[in-house]
Amino acid sequence: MRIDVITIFPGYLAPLREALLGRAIGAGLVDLAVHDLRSWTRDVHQAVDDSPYGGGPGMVMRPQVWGEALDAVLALDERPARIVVPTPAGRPFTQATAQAWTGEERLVFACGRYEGIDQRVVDDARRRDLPVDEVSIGDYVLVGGEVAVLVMVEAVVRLLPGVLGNPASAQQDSFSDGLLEGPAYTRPEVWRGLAVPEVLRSGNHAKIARWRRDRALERTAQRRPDLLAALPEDALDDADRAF
Ligand SMILES: Nc1cc(-c2cccs2)n[nH]1
Repeated sequence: MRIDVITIFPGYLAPLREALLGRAIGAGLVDLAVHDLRSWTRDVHQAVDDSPYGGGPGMVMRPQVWGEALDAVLALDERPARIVVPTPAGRPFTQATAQAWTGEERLVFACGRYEGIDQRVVDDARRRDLPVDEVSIGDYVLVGGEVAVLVMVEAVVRLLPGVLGNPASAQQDSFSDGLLEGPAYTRPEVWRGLAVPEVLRSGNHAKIARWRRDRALERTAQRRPDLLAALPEDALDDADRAF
């Protein structure tokens, strides 16, 4: 997978070259290219935004600069790309989104200000039949899209084959079965007087699986009843319902 990020703060994306993601890049599982939006400005001030039509606070990012930047970056590689624009006004980015994007050959992230990029940039891309997703990583407002890109790239790349040491852990993620993950424990057996739940040391794998499923159901019911309500009909078996 090739990932391109267009931003006025290239340094913000440096963490993508650390740790797990850095190793994925090193292993050739991911190609990452970060581009400075100002490279496509033509004025001495390298202006990337301007006042909003209709008035109001803040600045909006200029269509000319973004249009030239996206065209140039898309032209760098012939692989078909999905353009992703982080925005608080976007569709929710979820584990399902991350899973779906693992099938993309290329993702091009456009990092804007929270007042937004001139809407005609997205409209122009869509009318050229380029896939464009405007996505939100949560119901809170950031200053720019860079942090959202760090979140989304990590969520997607960790799912790519060969990135995680143990592929099973991606399968057992929270959300992968629609439930939150339950509590986890490791040594020592007792820590500050708190013992690891007995069942986890029983070696009885059926009982352990049941206990873990019950803890996941319990936590999901307590913290995210919306997820429980959204489960498909056949997701819960009789033992689950008994819980
Ligand atoms: N979910 C979300 C996205 C954002 C921003 C994207 C671009 C600028 S601010 N805030 N919150």
